[in-house]
Amino acid sequence: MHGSFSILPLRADGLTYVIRGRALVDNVSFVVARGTRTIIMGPNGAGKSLTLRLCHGLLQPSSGSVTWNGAAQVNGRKRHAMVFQRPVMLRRSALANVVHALSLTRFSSADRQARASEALARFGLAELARRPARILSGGEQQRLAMARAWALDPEVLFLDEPTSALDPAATRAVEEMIEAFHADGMTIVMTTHDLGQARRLADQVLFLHHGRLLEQTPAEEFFERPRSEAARAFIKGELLW
Ligand SMILES: Nc1ncnc2c1ncn2[C@@H]1O[C@H](COP(=O)(O)OP(=O)(O)OP(=O)(O)O)[C@@H](O)[C@H]1O
Repeated sequence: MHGSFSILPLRADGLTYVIRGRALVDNVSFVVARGTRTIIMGPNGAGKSLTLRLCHGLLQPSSGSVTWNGAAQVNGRKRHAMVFQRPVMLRRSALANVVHALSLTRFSSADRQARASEALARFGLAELARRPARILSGGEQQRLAMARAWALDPEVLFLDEPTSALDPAATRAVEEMIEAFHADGMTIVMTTHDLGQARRLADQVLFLHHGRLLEQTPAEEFFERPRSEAARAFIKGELLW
């Protein structure tokens, strides 16, 4: 995919995000290694989404840093992409939405159409190509958003609650796409509320509570022997906030 040059590891060092005197993300440090799947978990309002946005560069930290293989910024085109809970689609066809996303990438204008078609075909969406993206079902739109992200050929994909608005069938389809991305060598960093999904997908878990990182733990160990009392309660479904 990207040859030997990598933007990984991703390293968050003392990452802090303060609004009106409140540290919503509080001195969070972790490492994401190449080719891994990291699931960020924690109760509502823990700071999961903010942490993803800080890593993706949508927000600037109040203090601390995000570095990519030792550098503050990724040079050249962005090598990380993000998929949100509710995808934003332009008022044009499914295919044109993917082509448009490719307009700021290394793909030449001649290649964009082919790359977009390849992305739809790869994930079983070819028959939706000509349909207006905004009239697709929620599940179809999210799969399209995932295919659009894949088309960008990112090394790292951030996913913010990508299945929380979906039914079980669409959730399964999105999980299969995540597995395919991972098999392609993509590094995944994702938030979810779904413990079953985290068990199915995670290599490591980052557990946040009140903006603080309480655990960075291999997934199996997190579910079998959580270190913190808060994580134990969370796994039992007893910690919602
Ligand atoms: N722009 C903002 N201004 C003020 N508070 C904010 C802002 N953005 C987020 N917050 C607050 O920061 C906290 C963490 O938000 P975040 O969206 O990261 O939580 P989360 O862990 O993703 O929660 P959930 O699981 O409910 O989506 C929440 O209490 C939220 O209300």
